[in-house]
Amino acid sequence: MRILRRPRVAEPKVSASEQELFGGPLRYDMGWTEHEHARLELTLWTALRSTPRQVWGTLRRAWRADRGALVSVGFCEIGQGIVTAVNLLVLNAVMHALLGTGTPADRVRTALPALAVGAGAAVVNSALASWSTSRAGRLEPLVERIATTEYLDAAQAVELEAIEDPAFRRLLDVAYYGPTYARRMISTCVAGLNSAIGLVSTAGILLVLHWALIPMLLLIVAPRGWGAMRVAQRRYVSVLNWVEHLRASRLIGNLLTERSAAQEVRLHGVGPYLLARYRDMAENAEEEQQRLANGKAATELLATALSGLATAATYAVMFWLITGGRMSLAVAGTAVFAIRSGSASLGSLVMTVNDLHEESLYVQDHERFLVEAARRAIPRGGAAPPERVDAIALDRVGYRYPDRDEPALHEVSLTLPMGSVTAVVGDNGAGKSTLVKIISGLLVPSTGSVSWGGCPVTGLDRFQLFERVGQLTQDFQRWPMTAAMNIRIGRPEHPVTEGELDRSVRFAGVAPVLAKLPDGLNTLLARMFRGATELSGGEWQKVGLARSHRRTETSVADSVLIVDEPTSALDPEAEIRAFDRIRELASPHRAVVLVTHRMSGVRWADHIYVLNKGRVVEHGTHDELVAADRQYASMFRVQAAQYGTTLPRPTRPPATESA
Ligand SMILES: Nc1ncnc2c1ncn2[C@@H]1O[C@H](COP(=O)(O)OP(=O)(O)OP(=O)(O)O)[C@@H](O)[C@H]1O
Repeated sequence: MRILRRPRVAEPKVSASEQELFGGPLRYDMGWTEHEHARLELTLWTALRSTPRQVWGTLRRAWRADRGALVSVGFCEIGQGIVTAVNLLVLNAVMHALLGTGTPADRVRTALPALAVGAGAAVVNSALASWSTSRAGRLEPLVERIATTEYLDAAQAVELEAIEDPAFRRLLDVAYYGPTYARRMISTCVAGLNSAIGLVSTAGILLVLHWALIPMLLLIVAPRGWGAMRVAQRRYVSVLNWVEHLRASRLIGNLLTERSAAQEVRLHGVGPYLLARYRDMAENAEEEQQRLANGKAATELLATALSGLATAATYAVMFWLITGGRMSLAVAGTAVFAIRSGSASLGSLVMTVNDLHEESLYVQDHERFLVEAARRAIPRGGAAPPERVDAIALDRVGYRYPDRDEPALHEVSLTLPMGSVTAVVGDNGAGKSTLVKIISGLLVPSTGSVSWGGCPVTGLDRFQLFERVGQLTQDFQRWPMTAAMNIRIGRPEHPVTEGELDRSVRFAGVAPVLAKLPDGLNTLLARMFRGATELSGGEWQKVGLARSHRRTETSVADSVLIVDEPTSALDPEAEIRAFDRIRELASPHRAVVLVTHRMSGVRWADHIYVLNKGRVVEHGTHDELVAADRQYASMFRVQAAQYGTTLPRPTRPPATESA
């Protein structure tokens, strides 16, 4: 009875090693895992109900991509179905001729016209099949390209808040597979259409031959259909279980060979330890495989046995009809062929319905994503920010992340005058990064307002505002492209003239880095590619500074440059030079915001704001804040002590709360 039941994914047997290393089975928490069990949930009824909708969706997408190609595919598939019917009629005519009266030569002669039609039908069938393959081959990449472009376009246009929202990220993740599955749905639909038309034309011919053959066809194909679906599900369970173990052992394999783990693997003796765990997991997976293979074999055996019984019953009925004179031998011979081709069509139809069901789930997610992304897109339109502004001002700005109860920023007010450097300091989690995302326009404040030269940003075009913002963060993007492109990408659309990048290179002190690269500016900076080179963290930061220079140099209107921990990987000398460079970037038409834990770089800022738990607790110049002897002075003193610089000891403990 167990094999009659729908297979389910049970909790896999977890080996002692998996338990020890991962605390249980290793499962991904990604968007696509939502559909892992889709095939198992499919019943014949749900498949029948949902298939027309899925086919309709595929047709719509294909129609949008290339209607001519779609019409050709439909024409070819219907044509092939008609050829199948013609073939059966030909077979029937040939049987009648061969089993008729007269000499063998006469009988063959009588069969010749039908055989000629059969040969012609075979030629037509081949031509239709190739034309269908060619047209479907045109549709598939087109549909995939359209869906991928829609996906990427929608993804790059959503608010940063959406990207940081875990629910949206899951949708983004699962919708990534939509275009591939939309492409696959074309070939699945063509295969399904082919099988369905083949089945219908076979049934039509059987009906013409003898009505009793129709229930017989059903009797044979029903267990076949059930068996095909069940075997597919069992195979799927087997793959799912196997994948869980495979994932764990692959992870171990990667850890043992990865560059980042290489030192600990050797020094701490992690290698032999993990290898022993790998062996244990592999043995466990092999046992599991054996068990699943046995289950699959039993289902296949049952399905074939049921179908065999039905076939035997059909032949018995045919024998009874023939001996009773109710069916001719020729009709019986044709029926045997028709039943065989009909059940083959049904088998492949079941497989395609299974595929279609799973594929459509990803495509539906893709469609859901497009709707959700449009809802969360950065709004277009609004006024252009004024060309010249005296300052950028934040007025009692508050911000709370959607999945947090506590706001990350409370009532923050500050002013960033053009031509000045404003430093923002504070402990970890104080809200500095959130604040710079608000200043750059990437996040929209929950309360309060931001204005450029007195114009509230809510009325301004966000994309034009982004044009006026430059950003250099500690984790800035290291693009796997050439060194030149890594600098140019500061303003990618801006044309580069001969020697123009050299200014940025000189400014950021990248020249000695380039001198070591095999192709200078043309060297690909990505270890994983052949002929490419990887830079050290500090060298990358210099490239980042050159990129910021490029961005600011190509900006004419008043702008803001945000630098967040720009020197964390630099040696002390390079750090001093980098801070000098950053100060230089604050031209009369630019405000620089500096976020850093390095107090040596902060002291030269024109104005300093101290954040604590999302609030501004102090602000002023370095000298004013040291004199105030509160949180800033305490932070400065701690770092100064490391370098032997002295500051007067406080006469009372430093206050951290707002005055
Ligand atoms: N994407 C996010 N989603 C939810 N909460 C966040 C997110 N980013 C930051 N937070 C929370 O907001 C608060 C402020 O974080 P923020 O990153 O702005 O601090 P920070 O001062 O830049 O810290 P650090 O010096 O460690 O970089 C923290 O409590 C943090 O956990």
